[in-house]
Amino acid sequence: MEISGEPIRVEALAQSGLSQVPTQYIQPPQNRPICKNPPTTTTSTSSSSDNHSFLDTHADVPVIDLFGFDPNHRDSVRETIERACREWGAFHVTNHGVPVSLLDDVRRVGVTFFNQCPIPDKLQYACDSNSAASEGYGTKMLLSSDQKQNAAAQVLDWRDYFDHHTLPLSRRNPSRWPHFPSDYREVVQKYSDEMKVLAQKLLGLISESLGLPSSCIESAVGDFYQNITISYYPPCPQPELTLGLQSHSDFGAITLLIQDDVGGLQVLKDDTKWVTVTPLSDAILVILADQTEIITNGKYRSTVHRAITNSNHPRLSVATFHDPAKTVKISPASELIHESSPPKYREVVYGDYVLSWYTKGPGGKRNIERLMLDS
Ligand SMILES: O=C(O)CCC(=O)C(=O)O
Ligand SMILES: [Fe+2]
Repeated sequence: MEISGEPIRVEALAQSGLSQVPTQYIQPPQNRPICKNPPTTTTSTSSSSDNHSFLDTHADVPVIDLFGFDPNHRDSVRETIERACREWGAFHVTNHGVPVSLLDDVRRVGVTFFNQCPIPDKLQYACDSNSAASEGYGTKMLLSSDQKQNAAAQVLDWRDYFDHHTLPLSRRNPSRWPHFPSDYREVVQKYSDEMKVLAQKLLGLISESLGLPSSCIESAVGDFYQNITISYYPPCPQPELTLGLQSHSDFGAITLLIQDDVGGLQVLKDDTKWVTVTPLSDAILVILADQTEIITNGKYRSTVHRAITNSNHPRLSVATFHDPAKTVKISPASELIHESSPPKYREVVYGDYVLSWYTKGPGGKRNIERLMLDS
């Protein structure tokens, strides 16, 4: 759906007052948000597709108090992290050392830009819709011919976003980011720096929780390539048919996410249950991504997640992705490989992994599944 080469932003559709979403936004039945409780006889499936999954309204991701990384609490925090990584691959952290006022500032500048800047003004920052992960204001990227063969990938997300290239500093050019509100660029830069430090500390704890040296995962990833994506989900007239963001795992190493109080993020637990993440304004959600799964040789798995929509309130989230450079080769950490624990994943050049993700489309975890040696 395009006007003169520029894809229509979801916000423009929402503002047009339509009562039914255009067909391109309608998910196939098996991918639609689930409003039902568990079936009485649950047949567990090892498949990560959305089939056979149900909504678990009682569960929620763990909340872990980091005690400001106080060394006196390190042993117990490490144990809690180990369990959260093993059982969930996603967890909230509090007392993380990032000022809560900065989390509020990022939400404020994001919501101000999306709510108060007219679409034509936003379009001055339009990303290149022909190139994957280009910086700027966008909506779902154009599909490659390969992706078009994948039915789920043909469906558009009910989402607009602004993607910022923030690290390494050579990629950071705040003049390409919104000039409104006036402190937008300053806030996003500060936030980027704080997220980098937090990601490093968390990868240290996660490495230790597997008995690895603190630096293990971070050195395998190398200098972070960090992107910050502010996602904006306008109210949707038919939330039962659509997804704000389709089911996927993030392809980098670790994602740090904050959201507003509307809610809509769901994580897939044990390949079968969708669990809605309760928004916590002072917490940061940690999401393990695919490269961490490879480096830990599958001891910790990346988490499949998605965003649902609602008909009343626009929703905002801010995801900060920490990825390897495209040239970095990722493979299971040698410390975790023994005769009784052979490598479960093929080595991959990170750039090739990303290319395949963008070519084939997300689709749950099918990208990482292609690297598994026993699949
Ligand atoms: O909006 C959300 O809560 C999820 C965003 C997300 O998963 C992503 O940008 O990769
Ligand atoms: Fe994600």
